[in-house]
Amino acid sequence: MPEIKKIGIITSGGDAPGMNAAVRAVTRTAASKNIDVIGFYKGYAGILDKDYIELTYSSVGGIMEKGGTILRTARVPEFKNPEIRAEAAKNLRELGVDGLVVIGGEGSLTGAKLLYEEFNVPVIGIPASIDNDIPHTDMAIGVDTCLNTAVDAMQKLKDTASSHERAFIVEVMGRGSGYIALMSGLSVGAEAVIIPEVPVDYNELTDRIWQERKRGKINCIVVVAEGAASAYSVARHFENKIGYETRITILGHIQRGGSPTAFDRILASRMGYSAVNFLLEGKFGTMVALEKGQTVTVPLEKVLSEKKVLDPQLIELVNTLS
Ligand SMILES: Nc1ncnc2c1ncn2[C@@H]1O[C@H](COP(=O)(O)OP(=O)(O)OP(=O)(O)O)[C@@H](O)[C@H]1O
Ligand SMILES: O=P(O)(O)OC[C@H]1O[C@](O)(CO)[C@@H](O)[C@@H]1O
Ligand SMILES: [Mg+2]
Repeated sequence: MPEIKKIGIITSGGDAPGMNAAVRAVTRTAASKNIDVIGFYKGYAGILDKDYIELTYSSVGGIMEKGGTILRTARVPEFKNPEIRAEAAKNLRELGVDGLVVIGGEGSLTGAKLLYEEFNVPVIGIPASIDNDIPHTDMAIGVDTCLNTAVDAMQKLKDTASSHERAFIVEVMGRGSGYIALMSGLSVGAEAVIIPEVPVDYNELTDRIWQERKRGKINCIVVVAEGAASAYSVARHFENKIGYETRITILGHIQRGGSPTAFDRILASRMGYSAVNFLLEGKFGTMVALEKGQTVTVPLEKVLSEKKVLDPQLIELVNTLS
């Protein structure tokens, strides 16, 4: 078993509610084993700039319920350059970091995988991205909170939609994945969900909404994932064709903020705790995943060689119920 004396943590990519709970769990688990912990600021930028803070059992008190990330985060495009990654690996060695926990989405985990493969940095990843686009884990940290935020907003839009007999086109996040759109649409009983994974037939869709309107329906919620189309372009297809006056709402970055739900706090705590234990078992170059209710490790190589596919049964379910 490798001896680990100092663990470094970063939060990287888009922030996700629950990242703080993961930072707390890693720190406290490490502290319980007399391992020092440092948190680098702003993802990979903090490693490159040696900009970090020492984290202790007590310094991470009271952060679990906070949205965002106390370590802050960043997108650092230059990390795609191997010479820059070499600098990061050198800095980590100089600082005596013998275990690096990377908390972030699939982009951040790609950076972690390369640090491990190219420079033997002992990394472990924790999946955290509201997009839920990371393969081999049932859930990523932040997804549940994001969905609850989106559903809360849509439920309010449904109220005003009914009062005014209007249609709302609600654009949600998801650059490459329709997960947020599909699951929030399912949760509010949306009339349609437009996602990058499934081509949309606007003639069929507008006709269906028009028929429902004629039968007496008084509201219509259409959820669109940003990666599929913009709400404005969807609205252009709807103009004068669905029997409703239409309004557009882009939920935007409120989906990334807020105090994490109990689910995200628990998931982040479990994953943070497991990350330290897996590092101590020498399971470097892996990601902590939630599989059938258990935290397990999956090699980053395997995680990142695939694209997460939306469950076709869920798509069928939404189509059936809408
Ligand atoms: N191919 C890559 N090689 C090396 N580093 C990468 C690569 N892709 C991303 N990264 C690093 O990870 C950072 C975050 O990636 P990205 O912006 O894709 O977000 P993410 O981690 O996928 O999170 P989210 O999608 O939730 O916003 C990048 O800014 C970069 O520093
Ligand atoms: O505005 P930013 O921080 O670049 O992030 C936007 C992107 O990040 C994500 O929210 C994931 O965190 C994507 O769904 C979205 O496209
Ligand atoms: Mg991503």
